Amino acid sequence: MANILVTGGAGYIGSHACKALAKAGHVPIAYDNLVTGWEEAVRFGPFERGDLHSGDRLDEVFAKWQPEAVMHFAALSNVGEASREPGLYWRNNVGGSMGLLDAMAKAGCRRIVFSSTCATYGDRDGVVLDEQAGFAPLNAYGASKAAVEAMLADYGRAYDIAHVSFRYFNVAGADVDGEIGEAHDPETHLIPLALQAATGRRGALTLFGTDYPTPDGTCIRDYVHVEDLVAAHILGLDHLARGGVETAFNLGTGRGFSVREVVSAVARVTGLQVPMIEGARREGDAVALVSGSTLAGEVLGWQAERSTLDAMIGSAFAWHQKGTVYKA
Ligand SMILES: NC(=O)c1ccc[n+]([C@@H]2O[C@H](COP(=O)([O-])OP(=O)(O)OC[C@H]3O[C@@H](n4cnc5c(N)ncnc54)[C@H](O)[C@@H]3O)[C@@H](O)[C@H]2O)c1
Ligand SMILES: O=c1ccn([C@@H]2O[C@H](COP(=O)(O)OP(=O)(O)O[C@H]3O[C@H](CO)[C@H](O)[C@H](O)[C@H]3O)[C@@H](O)[C@H]2O)c(=O)[nH]1
Repeated sequence: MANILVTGGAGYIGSHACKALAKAGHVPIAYDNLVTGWEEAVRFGPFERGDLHSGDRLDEVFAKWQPEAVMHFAALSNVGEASREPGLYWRNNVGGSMGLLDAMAKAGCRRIVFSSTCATYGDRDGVVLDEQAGFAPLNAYGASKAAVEAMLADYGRAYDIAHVSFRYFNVAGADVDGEIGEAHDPETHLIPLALQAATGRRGALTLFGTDYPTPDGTCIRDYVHVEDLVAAHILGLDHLARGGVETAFNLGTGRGFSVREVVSAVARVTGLQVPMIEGARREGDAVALVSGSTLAGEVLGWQAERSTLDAMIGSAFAWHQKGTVYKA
């Protein structure tokens, strides 16, 4: 049983990580400034409100809880916004991570699991997206995550901080118990938006580009269930504890679905029509992002057990049916 500091613990993925950590016998301490998160999502351990940029607040929290490791989810992660306002992303994601690593170095905390992204790879037609593919981000969001991976290597060497970066593909779904889920406001992700359109909570879903060089003209993504994703993080902590040498892992299923395929699956799983209109491409979007790696399986023993479209959409739908508003 260990204290684990979870930055972004009030957010979508961070709150699921807190639940998984508590189930595994750890104490997850959520550190979050609530810029996009919800205090009501912090249910599985203590909440420490604070910003990554506040060194004093971080020092206080490290001194109070003496965490054995950090899971670092706190970031801004909206591709469209990152293309319009790159400074926000460099400041918050890169500057914020530097503040966190400085505080870790000061406190002698020596392990960190970091939320990276497949957006670091960019559009790489014909290149297998495994951990060796190299970075070519198309937007400031992907660039900010690639920069933090480089920062982790430098801080790791200087302060003996063991680190692992998980490069997520598209995360979807909700807690199987329906206790927590994705509740972004405004929402930008495809599956929750399609669910809101299907249930009349918003107007028609806009397909961002229907002229891409893919079989049906829409972008292809690799969707992974949030429960599978956070399970990998627990394995990542074990990997660090036993001195594992690998520092980056893709987390995806290796199977891609187009936007139209996802929307059809939402209609099938919910039994509802998804009203949609065809729109322009969204700036910063890659044509296709599908993992080409099995490293997490080989090294960590990780399997994406729940990551079918049906399970992801079904759990997200159950959560959406509850109203998607947190109640303490
Ligand atoms: N959702 C996905 O498909 C996806 C894919 C790849 C990577 N990621 C990464 O996973 C992580 C979590 O994503 P999410 O979907 O849960 O997002 P989220 O917005 O729900 O959660 C992020 C949390 O971080 C907090 N935060 C942001 N900046 C902060 C700061 N400066 N100080 C303190 N707290 C701060 C927010 O309030 C929020 O609670 C992010 O790092 C994101 O880049 C997500
Ligand atoms: O209203 C919408 C919303 C999305 N899409 C499309 O659906 C696909 C998935 O879009 P999301 O916004 O759900 O997810 P992204 O692929 O943009 O981004 C996700 O994956 C990225 C990596 O590609 C980042 O890591 C990011 O944090 C994470 O949200 C994209 O082709 C997008 O253009 C639409 O057509 N209409």
